[in-house]
Amino acid sequence: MGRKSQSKQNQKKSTGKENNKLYLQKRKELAFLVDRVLRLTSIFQATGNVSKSWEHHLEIEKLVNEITNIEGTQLRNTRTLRQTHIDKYLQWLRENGVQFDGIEIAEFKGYDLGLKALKDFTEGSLILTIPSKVMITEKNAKESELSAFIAVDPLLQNMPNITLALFLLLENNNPDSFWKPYIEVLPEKYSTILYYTSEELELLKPSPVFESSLKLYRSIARQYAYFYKKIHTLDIPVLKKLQEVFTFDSYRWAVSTVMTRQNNIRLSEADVTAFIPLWDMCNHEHGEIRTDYNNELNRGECYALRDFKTDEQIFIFYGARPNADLFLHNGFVYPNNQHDSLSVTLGISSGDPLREIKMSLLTKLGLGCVTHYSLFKRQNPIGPELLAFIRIFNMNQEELTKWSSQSLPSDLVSSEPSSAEAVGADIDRRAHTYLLTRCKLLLAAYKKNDNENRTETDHVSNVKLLKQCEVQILEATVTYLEETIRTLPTAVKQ
Ligand SMILES: C[S@@+](CC[C@H](N)C(=O)[O-])C[C@H]1O[C@@H](n2cnc3c(N)ncnc32)[C@H](O)[C@@H]1O
Repeated sequence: MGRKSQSKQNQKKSTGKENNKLYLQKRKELAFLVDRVLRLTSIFQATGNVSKSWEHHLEIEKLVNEITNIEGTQLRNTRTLRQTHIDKYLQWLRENGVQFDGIEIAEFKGYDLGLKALKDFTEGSLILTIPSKVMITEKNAKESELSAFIAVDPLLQNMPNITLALFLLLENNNPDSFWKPYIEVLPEKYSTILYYTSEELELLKPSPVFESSLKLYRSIARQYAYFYKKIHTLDIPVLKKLQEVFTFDSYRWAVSTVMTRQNNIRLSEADVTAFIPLWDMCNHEHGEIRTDYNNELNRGECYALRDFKTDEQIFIFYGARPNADLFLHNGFVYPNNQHDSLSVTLGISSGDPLREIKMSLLTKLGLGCVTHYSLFKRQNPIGPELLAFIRIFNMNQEELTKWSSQSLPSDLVSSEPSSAEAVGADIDRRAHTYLLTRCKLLLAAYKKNDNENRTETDHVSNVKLLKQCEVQILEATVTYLEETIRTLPTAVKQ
């Protein structure tokens, strides 16, 4: 061996040593940060102190930023532009028996990709059929090398969506994956709150989705830390593979893929969480669920929810979900959402001298543990539970005693004229006036926190849209309450 090549080898050895030292150093720093995330999130779980949730979030986010700085953005660098893979994807779908005549994948402003009609479809006609073999299901995950980890991990045993996320990470890194053409057309990143900065999240105030977002972020940061620890300490072969790909960035990508694209299908008598290729390219619009799983033919079937003309985008209906859910779990807001509602936090204060009797009456109606009530986007925004709460909340001792003597005071949950008469205009006036004041206070809080002057990024416009929808519900509720109070019969002293 010549002197040159020996010195080259020595150089290689010392670079190898350096790299190893760097790697161990990185691992040590990450292990420290991961422990801190676990500790911080468990303190919060134990105290559940909502008033401190924002400070907690900022601390968690700071740790997560330190973690991602060390880990780097591995995943994004390895994923290429999804559009470049569409042709190969369509070929793979055809080869595996997916039927989608007269349909192509296209870009639509505000939706990213979607399905485009290349011919007219009439309402009820079959648009897509997707054989089960192209789907990625929790069953595939359980039958894969991940099974050894699932067998010892209680979280994976109970949460199929997380199992699917880890399985997706493995398949994303598997060059021979059967689903490679599908995975290559998945988005590189998502509009879920896991991609929001804290400045963007803060814009959600005073929406109830602000707290839900912090909770979701906290829970994903905790899951990341939990799995990081397991992946680096347990001796299971598949975890060696996960060590190479598991970072906060890749985990939020996998979790967001699951959140925005998962479907539940009924496979041999059991509900199974799954990715359904092509079906999951459909964007949402209002309508009816016209998608189903055909157990005889072992395939998913998607029927047109209305007529679609040539060149139009083909939509499906994701289900009756309020915008808060769509925002949090799907990363978008649907302005004309007929199933929208706004959650308001209401409860009997611990200082209320009538708390005990009010709570026992609420418990009789099954509302003892309810802390959030919905205002609905419809002509009468007040549901039976909220109606009962505001009535009970505003009763005096005498009224509470009277209503508590009934075994099931069902009139309290009803706005039918006979029930309203039984409850009496006096109680209803106080109840509706109380709610009116609450709604006006909430509206004032939205005005104070309006984000008019913020630079319009996709995240900011989603937040603005969500809050606009919430304000509309509140304004409609105020109008409804004012009208209800105005038309209540004049109170008769009993
Ligand atoms: C199942 S995927 C649909 C395909 C997706 N557009 C894509 O490019 O892969 C669901 C995602 O599509 C987007 N989306 C679906 N319906 C939408 C709508 N009505 N408005 C805006 N975005 C929508 C959201 O980003 C959502 O997370």
